[in-house]
Amino acid sequence: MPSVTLPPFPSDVPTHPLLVVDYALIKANDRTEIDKLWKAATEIGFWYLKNHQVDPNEMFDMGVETMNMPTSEKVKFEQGDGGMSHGYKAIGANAVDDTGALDTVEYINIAKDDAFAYPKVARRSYPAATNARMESTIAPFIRKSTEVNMVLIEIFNDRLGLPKGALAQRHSPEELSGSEARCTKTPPKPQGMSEELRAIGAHSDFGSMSFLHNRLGGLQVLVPGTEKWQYIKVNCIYPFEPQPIPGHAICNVGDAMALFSGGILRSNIHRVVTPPGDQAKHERWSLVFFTRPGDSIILRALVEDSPLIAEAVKKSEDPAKYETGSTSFEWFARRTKNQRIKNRTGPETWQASRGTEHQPAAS
Ligand SMILES: O=C(O)CCC(=O)C(=O)O
Ligand SMILES: [Fe+2]
Repeated sequence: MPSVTLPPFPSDVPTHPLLVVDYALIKANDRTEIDKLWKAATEIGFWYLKNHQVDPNEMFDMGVETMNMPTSEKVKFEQGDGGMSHGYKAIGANAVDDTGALDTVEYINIAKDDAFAYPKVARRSYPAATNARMESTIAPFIRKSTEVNMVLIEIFNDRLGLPKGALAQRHSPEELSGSEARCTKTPPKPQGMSEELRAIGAHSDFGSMSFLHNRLGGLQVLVPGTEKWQYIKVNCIYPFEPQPIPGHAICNVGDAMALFSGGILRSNIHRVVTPPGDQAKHERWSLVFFTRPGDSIILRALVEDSPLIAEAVKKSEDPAKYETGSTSFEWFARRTKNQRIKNRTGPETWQASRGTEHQPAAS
């Protein structure tokens, strides 16, 4: 990574506080910590995670090496417009809203299944700089991140009153899934531009659990019960402390867990905008690992398996939304495909990309 000192998150910009969950205590089955995780996952669906032992630095290096390849090379590995997420996404390939405004980021999505199958291809092939890190960097990162996400998913399984392994079986390592690592580069804000840019449009995450490492601000959440977008604080000392607050990653719940749980777990709407203050002058890098259900798993509330979930669906204003009739693969392909600008016919295309987002009026 270029060795520059990044400015801190400005102290005068309002932020939305998140609970800090200690992964080591979660693993030790600490009741108070599990209660804290549950509160975070059901109220805002986002939290900081510390003591997770996942070092993102080499993955950021992989991202830089991949993005430094010539565009002519990178586009050979583009996601395409058919609904596949794995691969390279060029700047401006996605809409950020229903007017068709373009996104400003490029990213590389590497399927867990490809990382584990390498040098065989499970889903698709990748640029040479990505391949060069597949075994040394990407597979170990995905293995560790999967472990963390699955520990959290198991905790939710128990708290939801589901039979042991009900959620684990929907995330089986034996089945292909949409699980993937994503490294995103956002260029600095162009000089002289005053307005805030939307780098990634408002969305809820498509899968089960997202595990995010950030170096600059820019991530915002739509605070439940308000129409207000607020930054999540990211405060790092570059290059030694790549986490939002030193050592802290950000975790959030995605649509699949919101659906399985009948809305008990919250898949909160979020977006990425220009980093605040002086941070806007710098390139922004972020790294996420998304755990998603197996391709064939139907996304629906597990009402037969848990009285708690059955009760939540019964009380919901719109119980039908918990029967999507869609497999994880279909849900994911629909959302990915309808964000692609080439598929846009009008505002309806953006609407067709939507998931379980709360407060859709604010999208
Ligand atoms: O870059 C970030 O901070 C968040 C990215 C994100 O929300 C996503 O890729 O789904
Ligand atoms: Fe996201």
